[in-house]
Amino acid sequence: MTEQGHILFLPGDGIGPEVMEEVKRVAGWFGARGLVFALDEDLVGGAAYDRHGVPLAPATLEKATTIGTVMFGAVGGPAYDDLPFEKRPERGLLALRKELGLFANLRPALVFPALAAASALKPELVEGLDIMIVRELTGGVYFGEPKEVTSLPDGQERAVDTQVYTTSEIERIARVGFELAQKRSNRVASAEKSNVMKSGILWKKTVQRIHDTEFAGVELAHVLADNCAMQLVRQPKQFDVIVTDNLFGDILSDVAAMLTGSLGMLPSASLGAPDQHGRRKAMYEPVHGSAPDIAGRGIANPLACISSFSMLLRYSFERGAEADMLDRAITRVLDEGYRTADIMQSGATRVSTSEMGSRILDALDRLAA
Ligand SMILES: NC(=O)C1=CN([C@@H]2O[C@H](COP(=O)(O)OP(=O)(O)OC[C@H]3O[C@@H](n4cnc5c(N)ncnc54)[C@H](O)[C@@H]3O)[C@@H](O)[C@H]2O)C=CC1
Ligand SMILES: CC(C)CC(=O)C(=O)O
Ligand SMILES: [Mg+2]
Repeated sequence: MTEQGHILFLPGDGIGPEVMEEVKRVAGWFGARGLVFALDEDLVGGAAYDRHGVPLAPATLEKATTIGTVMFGAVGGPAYDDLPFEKRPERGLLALRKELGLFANLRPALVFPALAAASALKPELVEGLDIMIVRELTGGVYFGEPKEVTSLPDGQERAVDTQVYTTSEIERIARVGFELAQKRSNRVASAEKSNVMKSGILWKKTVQRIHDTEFAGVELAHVLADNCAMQLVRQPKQFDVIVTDNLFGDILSDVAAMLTGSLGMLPSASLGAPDQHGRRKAMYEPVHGSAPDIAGRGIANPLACISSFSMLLRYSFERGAEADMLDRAITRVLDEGYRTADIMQSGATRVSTSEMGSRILDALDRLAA
């Protein structure tokens, strides 16, 4: 059977491998029906450190670069918290993002009708919510130099992280936001801190210029990032696309996650720039981390990771029909009342990670019949 593409699975640590197992079953389901991918797998994060002494082995990075499409689980955990900074599992993830040039992180926050009551907010505030957070992913304070801790003569330590953005980094992420808004409801909110940060002033000015010169038909609002966090909780449906930097995007997307009911529901796609053939490197990962507090118990919600696979089908392989089908399977399973512990509601049926995977496969069977 002809392979339609090649995917590298990097399950990582904690609940990463648990939720990825369910994605592999979904990939197998599509494979049995003709959508066959060549599949590779490797270690990343703490698992890679245990084997190789580094969170991302050079051979793994090479594989990710050559294959170009990565399904990532999650990394990190208390066992690795005291490692030297560069050996920490999270550095493996950051290196992948940087080395693959994945500057655009799309984090949709969608409230499924069946889960409106599982949100931390009142159902009427979140019913029908559909936000797309567009987070800049390879610049800003997570990567800026200097990034160091030095010792001061008085015995104190001094830690420095550098928030830095260039015009072109802001321009390209702004374009991603505006282009997405044109396919949605034509509204962009750009979040920064132009009241206190130089990088915020450049961000606001650049986004405004890209708007005025290339996307004048899109409605643009500038919002201070702290106010944006507050507005997301106060009146989330005022937003459609939110474009923001690396740090603010990290925080705002965790806030948005709770609007949807659980961090276990939020997928993401991290995309690079298209090459001359229009192909872009990409990595798909749930927004959540390795959840050490529940790891190993088989209770993690695999839906964020499964939804990330749906984004992979859509964005890397132009398989919109199959992605739609998978999204419908998720909606159906939730409508039928199946819930992992994090989204459990009274009257619903509580299921484990693998049972949730089985329910998704069953819904796919019924949708395909
Ligand atoms: N992309 C990644 O690999 C990320 C890794 N991390 C790392 O993960 C470790 C834990 O970080 P935390 O701050 O605790 O964030 P976390 O996202 O791992 O967990 C936060 C809370 O959400 C719950 N949760 C997360 N995903 C869930 C799921 N699929 N189903 C059910 N409940 C879920 C957890 O049980 C926990 O109570 C740290 O080492 C951190 O650096 C954190 C965020 C992203
Ligand atoms: C490097 C990650 C652990 C940062 C993060 O929380 C995220 O990207 O969501
Ligand atoms: Mg985060």
